[in-house]
Amino acid sequence: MNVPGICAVIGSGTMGPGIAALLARHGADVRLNDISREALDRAESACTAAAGALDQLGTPVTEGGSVSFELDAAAALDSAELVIEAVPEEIGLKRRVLEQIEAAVGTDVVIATNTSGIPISDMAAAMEHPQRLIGMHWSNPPHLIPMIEVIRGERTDSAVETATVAIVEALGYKAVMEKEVPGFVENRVLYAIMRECLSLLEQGVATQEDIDTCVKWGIGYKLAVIGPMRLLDMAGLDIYSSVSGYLNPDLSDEKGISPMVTKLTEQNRLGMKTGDGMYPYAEGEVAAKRTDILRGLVTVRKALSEITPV
Ligand SMILES: NC(=O)C1=CN([C@@H]2O[C@H](COP(=O)(O)OP(=O)(O)OC[C@H]3O[C@@H](n4cnc5c(N)ncnc54)[C@H](O)[C@@H]3O)[C@@H](O)[C@H]2O)C=CC1
Ligand SMILES: Cc1ncc(C=O)c(C(=O)O)c1O
Repeated sequence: MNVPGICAVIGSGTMGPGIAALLARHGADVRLNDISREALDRAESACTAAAGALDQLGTPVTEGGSVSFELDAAAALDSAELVIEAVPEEIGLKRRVLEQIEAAVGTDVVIATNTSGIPISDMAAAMEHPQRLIGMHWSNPPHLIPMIEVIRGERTDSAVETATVAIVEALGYKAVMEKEVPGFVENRVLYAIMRECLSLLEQGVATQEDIDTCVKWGIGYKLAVIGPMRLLDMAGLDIYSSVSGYLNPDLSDEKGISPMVTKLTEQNRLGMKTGDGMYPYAEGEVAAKRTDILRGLVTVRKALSEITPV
């Protein structure tokens, strides 16, 4: 299975451009759609930056690929063989967009949603042909993180899952097939980590910088090589039993949103997108941080790929 010749990506914000750039790298004619002209204008430079990162990674170019930027959804969806939805994480909006997509493509076209964790069945409920909706959860940045969670809804055809896994693998990525639980695997683990880190920050146990240093070098570095299940065997399940016995009851069980994040959000301090969030950013610092992050991800992926082929 190759990457489909004509793909449409609906939603061109944080995720859409990187997804489009990777599909185009593999030879697809990609139509990137958004309701915002400004978003599409930003997307052009985002796609160029993503292509540059893929150059640094040494990802081969399959001839014939392209990205076009379409304000007209019908034009974006015309003759599409694969549609990836990447609009904001709001189920009502996603259902409306899925309805629009369904009306514009053939019943055999795979429709994938990049939802971070809304159960696929919940999104498919309003669809005329729910059997072709599948979860295709990319990780940010999508052109660099070579793992995509593939999640079936209750009514998703197995052939759609098979086709989606084949596309993921044709992109040179790992497909992780999962049952649909809210947040799937990646975000349940990530949000458990973030919940505990925010709790530690709110308690004054450590600063943002020290929490990031501890997690990057004590956990991220190790888990990139070992994986948590293997680490259990390495540490010893007896050790895990001893420690979790007293530690699990003490971990954060916050069921709501972190009070600190709520306060920052109310102040429109959203992070890099507003120049202030968990960290303040001086003039030009966001662009510099983004460049450093992309360079770091490329370097680490190259090193990791030498010991853990994607
Ligand atoms: N930001 C992240 O780190 C990740 C996000 N996701 C998921 O991907 C999806 C998109 O997330 P982001 O790219 O971060 O969102 P975003 O808010 O950055 O971008 C969404 C884009 O969709 C556009 N849009 C809104 N309504 C639309 C419509 N009816 N038709 C076409 N475009 C429309 C908006 O103008 C915006 O440009 C969400 O479901 C999110 O949970 C998944 C993985 C990572
Ligand atoms: C904070 C956060 N939330 C969701 C996702 C993915 O769905 C990510 C990510 O991919 O990195 C994230 O950082």
